[in-house]
Amino acid sequence: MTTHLLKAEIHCHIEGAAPPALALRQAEKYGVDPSGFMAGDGYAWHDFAEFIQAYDRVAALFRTEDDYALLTESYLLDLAAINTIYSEIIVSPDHGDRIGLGADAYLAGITDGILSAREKTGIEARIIVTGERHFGPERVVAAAEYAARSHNPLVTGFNMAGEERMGRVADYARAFDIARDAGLGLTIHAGEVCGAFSVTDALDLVRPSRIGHGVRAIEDAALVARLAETGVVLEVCPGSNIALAVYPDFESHPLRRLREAGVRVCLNSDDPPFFRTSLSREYEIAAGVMGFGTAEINAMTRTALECAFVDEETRGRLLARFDESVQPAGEDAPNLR
Ligand SMILES: Nc1ncnc2[nH]cnc12
Ligand SMILES: [Zn+2]
Repeated sequence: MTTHLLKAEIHCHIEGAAPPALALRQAEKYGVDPSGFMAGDGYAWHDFAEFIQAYDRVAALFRTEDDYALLTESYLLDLAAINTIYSEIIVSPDHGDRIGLGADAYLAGITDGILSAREKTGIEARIIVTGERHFGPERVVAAAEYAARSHNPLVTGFNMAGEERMGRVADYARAFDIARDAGLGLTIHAGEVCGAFSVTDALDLVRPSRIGHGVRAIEDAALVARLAETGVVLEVCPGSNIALAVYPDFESHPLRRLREAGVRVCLNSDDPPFFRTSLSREYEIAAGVMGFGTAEINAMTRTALECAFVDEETRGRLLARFDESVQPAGEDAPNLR
């Protein structure tokens, strides 16, 4: 049982966290026919390309600052209810622009949601601005420029998500130069749909401290050794990888092999309702199906806090709270404060 463990997550896309019931209400509110991206009580897609399309269509159901505030607050309240103390939310100003809301109002709504969830529960959260690879290099550069000039103290990182098979990392490297120069933390989706070469490109050209997914690095032993040596963290999302058929089942997922090779890893939910998962399910699967013990799971949570895109004072506070909750090995008393 992992219910009582303190948790942290550094890889979840805000629109990807929209529960289907909320998406249906939004569709009704804006007179949108949901049949193209919903089936029964869930989202409908069959492969990665269709998932990305469904994601963009669900994103287009959130059209006001209040829509985004509600979505963000309710996701964070759910996380806090399962003892999550820290969350990084991946947001795409392009999605705000595409529905005519505008990036500023989009970010303002998400910020409001974070602040009110923090007020109610104490959960700490930060925003990672992302460019969407399938919108093309110019839009990704524009997202980086937007993040770089944002004076929002909650915006602390830059990412690139979307269709990994579009172009090569080199086409997008300038966006990361802009974000790096602005002092933002860097992470990039790589080694999810594409193989180990994509992770190597990301390390060489982006020089990130973290990689989104990165699990297909397992296909290249020298790359695994490089990850272990450099301490680059993989934001692993096992439920997403199984739902998207990157691996056929949890038994063949490389999380354990990566960890045993010394790669720093942590657990994340990515787009939970799209993959019929949740952060609590990811923790439960790590324990029950993948066979990780409590100390190993706590070590992954600690890794998420160690590499979080936060100032050192906040990191110290989060780590102190986390460490206090962890019982010495061998004791099985509840470790909730
Ligand atoms: N798993 C994923 N991979 C790439 N882009 C995404 N955007 C939302 N979820 C994603
Ligand atoms: Zn992702």
